Amino acid sequence: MTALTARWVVVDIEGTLTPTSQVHVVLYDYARPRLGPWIDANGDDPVVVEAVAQIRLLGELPDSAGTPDIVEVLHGWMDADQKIAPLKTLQGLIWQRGYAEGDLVTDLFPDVTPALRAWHDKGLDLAVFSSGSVAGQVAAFSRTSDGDITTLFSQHFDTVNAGPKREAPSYRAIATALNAPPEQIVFLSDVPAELDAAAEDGWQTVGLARPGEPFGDADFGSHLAIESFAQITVDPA
Ligand SMILES: CSCCC(=O)C(=O)COP(=O)(O)O
Ligand SMILES: [Mg+2]
Repeated sequence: MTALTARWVVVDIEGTLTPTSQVHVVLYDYARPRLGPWIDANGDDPVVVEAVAQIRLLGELPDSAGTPDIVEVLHGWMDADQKIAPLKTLQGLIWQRGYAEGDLVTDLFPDVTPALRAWHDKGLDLAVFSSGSVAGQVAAFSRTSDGDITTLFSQHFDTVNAGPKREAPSYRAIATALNAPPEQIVFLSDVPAELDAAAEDGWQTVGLARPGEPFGDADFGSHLAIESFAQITVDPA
């Protein structure tokens, strides 16, 4: 057991709170057939208009490209697990509807909710930093294997309001938004490159080496590495 002290605990989602398959299989399979119909049905939503414009630009599509061409680009990004902002925006909207309609439930690792509740009850503040859009994050926590856990989190960050997860300036932006010195923030993630970026900004870091997950055997270098949230305690600074 390793004891840490901090003011904020910031958590990644995929591979940290949920099995990777929850995102790559359950959520991606739900979004895939719904992207085209969503774009066509919500063509007057400014968020969708902006996302489609970004996809045209990043996918180098000609002006004549229609929804099937846009969907082909989106499916290509999903197949390569490229977490590109306009894709994450559209996925988030689709998942928001899916959770609201009772189609989706987020499968959390069993050690997650007890630890988050314990830290929250001790007075620590909790936040999320994920490639999934803020709208998708909030929806995902509204229906989980442990019920609605949205009230545990007081802040949400994604690649739009913070920046790319593998770049130190994103962590600087989050620390500024949290009004906290970086050494008072603990970041938990399964991806060593994300931990490197957070540590570069002075954050405390904890790697999730969960058995059977893609980064279960990864080299976490100088970062503390654990298999379960039950292996650390975090107390208010
Ligand atoms: C509804 S949240 C889904 C999370 C997601 O879309 C994703 O890509 C996970 O990325 P993370 O940065 O949490 O590893
Ligand atoms: Mg992750």
